[in-house]
Amino acid sequence: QSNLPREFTEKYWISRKIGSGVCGEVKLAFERDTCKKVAVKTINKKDFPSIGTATRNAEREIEILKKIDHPCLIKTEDFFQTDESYYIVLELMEGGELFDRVKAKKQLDESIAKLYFYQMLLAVKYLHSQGIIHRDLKPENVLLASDNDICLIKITDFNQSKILEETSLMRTLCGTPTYLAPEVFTDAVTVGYGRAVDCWSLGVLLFVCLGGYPPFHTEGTDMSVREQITQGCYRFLPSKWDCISEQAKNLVKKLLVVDPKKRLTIEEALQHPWMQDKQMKTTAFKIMYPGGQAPSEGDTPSTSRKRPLDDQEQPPG
Ligand SMILES: N=C(N)N/N=C1\CCCc2cc(NC(=O)c3cc4cccc([N+](=O)[O-])c4[nH]3)ccc21
Repeated sequence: QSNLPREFTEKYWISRKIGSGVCGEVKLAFERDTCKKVAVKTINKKDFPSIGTATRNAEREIEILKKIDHPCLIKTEDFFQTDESYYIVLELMEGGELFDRVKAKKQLDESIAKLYFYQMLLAVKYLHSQGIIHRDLKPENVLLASDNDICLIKITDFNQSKILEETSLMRTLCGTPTYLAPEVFTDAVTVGYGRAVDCWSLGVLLFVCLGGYPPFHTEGTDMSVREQITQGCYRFLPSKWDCISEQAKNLVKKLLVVDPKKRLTIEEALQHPWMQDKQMKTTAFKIMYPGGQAPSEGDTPSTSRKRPLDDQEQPPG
């Protein structure tokens, strides 16, 4: 702690380690003036992919952390940095990582998994509406606000995330294609499915929450994990999945689709029968907007490519 910035230690009293993230650690801290409990995530600058991009990557992530504003996305309260590290002050998420909760419970009750998954869908829908792709959605990056089963979840760690910007291809396709080669058009059809990677990861996350084990793994098969993924080869082990509804399995199946064009979008997942659960949504909105200040349904534009919502159809909440 010796090298902590002075203005940081003047404002906060650092206590014990509460999470041991792969890159850096999370500590409990108290804001001296208010005695408010906070979490402090230390990110070692040397942990970023390569020195050259390190600071740019870190600055991009910090730009994202400052810009995002959704009840199910981590909120940062303060920033400090030294030559070697960033210190990010965050709201405390006393339930810890979803990874540890699933491990402790073996499998989540279907109703709890649905409540958490609904919040994840809304959080990722918001990210996509801001042109941000997370690209590293996993149980370690989903935090729980408390030890209760019914609780708010927040997605974190935007280290791998990507901000969608206007591309030269977009500008090219707007111009007159007099001299444009055919492959520019044929290659262009796959562009814009970057968001679909988050839908796949959400499918894996849902599988792990419901089944208690990952769909693509090393033991019990001679296929590499890479082959299992590229062939979409996974099993619903009867011992784990017999007690789970067909609708839940159906949603997993429609997210773990190898072809990104055929994979469910966030909007379509929100429309899936398993998500049409008024009681769950009421509970979700109560924990997401405790003051009751829920935004109107239509405030986040739909981001899926397949079918633009016709005007009378409201995007799902
Ligand atoms: N790697 C990167 N470039 N960006 N990562 C980031 C971006 C900054 C926010 C961020 C926060 C976390 N994690 C927590 O906050 C957290 C974990 C945890 C475990 C137990 C209890 C509590 N708690 O009681 O609070 C916990 N809070 C992990 C990664 C990142």
